Amino acid sequence: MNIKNIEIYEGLPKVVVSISGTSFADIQKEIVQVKENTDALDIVEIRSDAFDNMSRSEHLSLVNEVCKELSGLPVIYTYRTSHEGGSGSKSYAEYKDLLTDVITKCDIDIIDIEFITGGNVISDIVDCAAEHGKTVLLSHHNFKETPRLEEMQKLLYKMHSAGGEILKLAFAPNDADDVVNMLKIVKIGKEAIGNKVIGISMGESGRMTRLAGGEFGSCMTYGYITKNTAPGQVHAARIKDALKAYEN
Ligand SMILES: O=C1C[C@@](O)(C(=O)O)C[C@@H](O)[C@@H]1O
Repeated sequence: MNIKNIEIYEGLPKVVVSISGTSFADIQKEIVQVKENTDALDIVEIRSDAFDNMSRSEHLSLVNEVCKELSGLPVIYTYRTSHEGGSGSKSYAEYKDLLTDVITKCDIDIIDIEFITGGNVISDIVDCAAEHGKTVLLSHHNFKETPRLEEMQKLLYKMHSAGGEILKLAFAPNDADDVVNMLKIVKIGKEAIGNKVIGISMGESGRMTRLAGGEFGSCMTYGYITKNTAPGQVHAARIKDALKAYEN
């Protein structure tokens, strides 16, 4: 899948950095940082839960401003709810309303939809994204623990059947086995459905999934330029550097 000249499923995993400022001024600064560090990243994620207190029209125009300023880069739109480690507090109905508004009115490329938290509204959002040519990234996070391997496998297949083009699992590991299982589930996913999976073990002990996950089939890895949006993230330039070891 090619988005803005980036082959998402081929070669090294693509480095995603988040824009997570809470104000227009903060986000302007982040845009400058992204522009100055384009060698260290491939994709930008807008973490819109950070500016949840803006009006809808300010929200949509800020998203479009980022898309315009960074028009050469694929843009993922993410509204991360408090159920999955973010600061968003919208109800299911409000979540659906926001995401469908963004899909229909903004120039984003990929929409991150929370598979579990989205509940029964996700199929409507998935259909809306398909209608408007946006790529669906279904995600699920747990900041406390990593489910058993069989559970993760079932979850991944359900996410795939629900219309996820890219599937992301981000779980906190409690021991080294959890990290190994995360790499295993990425490999299982790759064998079953291709390089469409992103597997992240959050926290310091899971860092290797961010650096070496591509060897097992992770198609993207999340890092930071200005400030991290999850535990265990590594600076994007350091990720790019580490990935050189896997270049053919
Ligand atoms: O889902 C993810 C992954 C992430 O939680 C991480 O662990 O790097 C960071 C988030 O910004 C992003 O939406």
